[in-house]
Amino acid sequence: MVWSSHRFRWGYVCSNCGSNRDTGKRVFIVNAPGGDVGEPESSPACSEVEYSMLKRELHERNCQRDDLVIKIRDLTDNNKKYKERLETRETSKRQQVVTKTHASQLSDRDHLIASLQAVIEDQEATITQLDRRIHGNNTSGTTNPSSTVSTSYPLTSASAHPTSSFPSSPSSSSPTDAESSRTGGTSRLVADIQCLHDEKTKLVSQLAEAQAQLDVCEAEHSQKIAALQRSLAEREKFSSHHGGTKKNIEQGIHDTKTGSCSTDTEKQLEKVQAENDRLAAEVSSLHRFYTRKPSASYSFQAEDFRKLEDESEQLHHQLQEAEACMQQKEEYWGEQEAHLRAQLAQAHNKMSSHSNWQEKESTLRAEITGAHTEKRQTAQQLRDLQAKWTALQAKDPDVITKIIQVEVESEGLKEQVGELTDKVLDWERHCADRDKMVADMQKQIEFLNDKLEKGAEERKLLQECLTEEAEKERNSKELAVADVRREMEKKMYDLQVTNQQMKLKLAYLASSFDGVKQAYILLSRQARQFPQMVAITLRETQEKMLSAVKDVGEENKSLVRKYHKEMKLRKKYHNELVELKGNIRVFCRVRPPIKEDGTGSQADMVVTYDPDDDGLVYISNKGRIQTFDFDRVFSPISTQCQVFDEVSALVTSCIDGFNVCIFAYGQTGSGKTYTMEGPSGDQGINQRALAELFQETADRGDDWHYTIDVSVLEIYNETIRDLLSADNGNKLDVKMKGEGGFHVPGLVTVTVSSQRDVNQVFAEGKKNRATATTNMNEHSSRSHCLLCVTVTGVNRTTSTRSFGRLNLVDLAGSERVSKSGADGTRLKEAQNINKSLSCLGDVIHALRVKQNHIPFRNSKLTYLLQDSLGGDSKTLMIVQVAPVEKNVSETVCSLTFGQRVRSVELGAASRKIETGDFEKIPTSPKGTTDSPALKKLGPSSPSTKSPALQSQSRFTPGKSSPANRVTRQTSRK
Ligand SMILES: Nc1ncnc2c1ncn2[C@@H]1O[C@H](COP(=O)(O)OP(=O)(O)OP(=O)(O)O)[C@@H](O)[C@H]1O
Repeated sequence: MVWSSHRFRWGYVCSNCGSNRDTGKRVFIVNAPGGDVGEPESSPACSEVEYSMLKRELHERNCQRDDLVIKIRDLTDNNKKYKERLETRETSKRQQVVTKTHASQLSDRDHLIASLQAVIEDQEATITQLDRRIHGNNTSGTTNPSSTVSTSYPLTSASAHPTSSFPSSPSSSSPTDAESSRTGGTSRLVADIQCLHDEKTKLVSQLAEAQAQLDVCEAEHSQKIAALQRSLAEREKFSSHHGGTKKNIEQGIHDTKTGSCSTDTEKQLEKVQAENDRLAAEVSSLHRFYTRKPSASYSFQAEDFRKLEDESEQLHHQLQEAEACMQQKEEYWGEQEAHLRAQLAQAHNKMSSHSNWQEKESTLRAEITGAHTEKRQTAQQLRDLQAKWTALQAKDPDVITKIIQVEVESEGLKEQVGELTDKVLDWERHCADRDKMVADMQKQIEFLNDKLEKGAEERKLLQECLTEEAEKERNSKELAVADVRREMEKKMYDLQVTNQQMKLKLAYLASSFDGVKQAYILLSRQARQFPQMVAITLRETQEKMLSAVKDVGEENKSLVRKYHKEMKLRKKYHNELVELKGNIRVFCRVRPPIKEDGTGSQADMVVTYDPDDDGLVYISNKGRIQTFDFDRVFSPISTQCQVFDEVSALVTSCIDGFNVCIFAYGQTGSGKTYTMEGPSGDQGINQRALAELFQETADRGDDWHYTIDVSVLEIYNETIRDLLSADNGNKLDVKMKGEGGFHVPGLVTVTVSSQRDVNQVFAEGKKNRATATTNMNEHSSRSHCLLCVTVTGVNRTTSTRSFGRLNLVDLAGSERVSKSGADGTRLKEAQNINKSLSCLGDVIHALRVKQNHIPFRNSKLTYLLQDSLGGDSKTLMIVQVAPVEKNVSETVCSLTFGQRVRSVELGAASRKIETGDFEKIPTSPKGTTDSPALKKLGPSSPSTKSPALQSQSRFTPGKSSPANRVTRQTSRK
């Protein structure tokens, strides 16, 4: 029997009856060779029945298997869903943990803000009390401070103990000590304000510490979250099949951090942080406000306190707003927590449904086992049938023949049986495959079950871990809360202590305030009286000052009077001393600026004077002030008259028989000629001296008969020229007389008796000088001009004779050759001038240092002036200077030379008096001379005077001794 002719196909059959209907279940269908589905067309009845039964069973089992496969698939899906829910649950758990962390942070912040608020409220209360007390005291004004002030008070808020001693109230001091009490009260007030500042600083530092603690808590939370993440990652590695778990957990954590809820939380935290920062800023501004320098004024302090109160009010409002905001956030988080709890409950439900599924699975497993059993039974039945068939063949071989016949007859049936056999074999193979598949499925189910168990264990572990973490978290939170509570309690205690101190301070401040107020009232009263006092004091002071100024003015005037008197006295004594010593007196005359001085910086004035001392002159030389001291200094405003007043006594002394020499020294253009001769309308010393001599001799005419003779000569290029001689080529020389003294042989001497005579003589001299030169001005600058006046007096009673000589010398310009830039004739002139002037300097130097040999003979000038410079004569030098910058160096040279000359001591001058038996001169009417007309004497001859006269008169130019004088009328007269 061959079953190879059976064929199989897949189709859709009814699971209950095996009919080929569209039931939606895919089953294995055995097709008949004819293509119809159903019973075999030709088979033995038993076999066919069995076969159909087997086929039906097979169909049923296929259906069951398919159902099982579908169920397994559903279970797998459910398992996946469960895992996903489990992960979601875990994520929500973590979210809850994070939420709790945030909640704890928020509660910490709340605690912090509450503590801050408490601190600020304490401060506000303190300030309000202070302000109220100050206001109250200000309005009452008469509160006895001793009734409110405690005698014990802490000096410092931070370090001092509340029981430390404090200085007693100023009100306890006696009223006489009001001023010191006020000062002490003010200083204590300042000290108290300083204490307040210190407390504020401390509070700010406490706030900073609390902020630091908060930061530490946040850091710890971050670390814990990171540790949780790490443990989750490890578990993720461990259970790689939960690929989505880690992802979901991380996603959950990420969502917690960055999700909408987390973002809200972060935003809220940021807001709280910002609020906190703002509060810190306000506290610091409050601190700055406190640390501002306190004003001494009470009203200013009260204003500060009011400002502080306003700011505290604002802070209070802001804190309330922050609290309301935090309340809202707490409500929101409560809702979130309830939502998560609901999700957790759902997950629990699903877990219980999962256990139902497990029961179903076990039922299915039992069914599968039953199906296997049935399969084995069916196989057994098949084997039995085959055995029966074999037995049947052995029992009846005809049957076999019949069968063979039948087979032959129905070859188709055989083929069909073969096909069926094949089909059965295929079906068995297929069954084996199915069994194998079922076994695989079972393995897979077992594997999945293992996984489920592992997942459950992991979940349990995770839950335990989470619980542990939450426990730890709760413990740490409780510890932190306990720490913060302890800290807050400590702060509270400190604040209470501070409050107590503040109260004490306030009490003390109140008492201080009374003292300050009393002081203020006193000061106000004094301030009101101050203008009157100031006015009275000012009036008194003005009166005193006026009287003092008046006294000082009077005293000053008397001092000035005394000073001038003293100055006159000093001058007198000085003159006497000078006379005694025989010093050469030196005057200085500064001419006014003239157009030749030019303009610009060169014309700047360099000469200044001392208003109190007419003997000092200052020269500004290259930025340096040089001082020169003279017997008298004439400024540019000094007149010819003033100058002559100073020299008139000297001039008239020649009437008494003294030799007098006045010479002007200075650079060209410094005013020598102006001083000695003067312009026509403002005569100089020469004219005035002769006029004075005429006046004086006339005044003495009753007792004395005087004769005045004059000679005029010049020294030009070391040549003496007689300016009263018509002979210009007549060169004179100085000769020493045998009996001593000097004379100029051939010098014309003219006796003058009136101003008119003098004018004539001077005119002639000028004329002769002008005819000798082409340029009068230049010539005059380069020659020394001498006017020699001899006054001879005879006493009408005693016949005593006096011989006085007055030499008036206008020296040549003293400027240096190098500066003048002269050459040729000019150079020779300049050299000669320089020679004579330097010889004059040498003589002066020799006289100063009192040398034995005085080099008079080195120049005509010094030789001629030997009597005036070397012995018993009165000598005056007038140093002429220009006042401008241009001439400053020459001015300094001239003044230095004058200083040197001033120190020369010639010895006391002596009068030239000659006593003897002379012919008496008849008395003549006053103001007249015995020579009514100008008498020009001839060239002088060696003196024929008596020995006595000769011994006293050494210099005899224009000898006029009556004894040997040859009087003649001038040709011009
Ligand atoms: N005190 C004075 N008041 C007014 N003018 C003055 C005075 N002194 C000098 N002068 C004027 O200064 C100019 C020069 O004076 P002065 O000729 O006398 O100088 P000097 O020294 O004699 O010169 P030189 O050496 O060339 O003779 C003249 O024009 C003169 O008028």
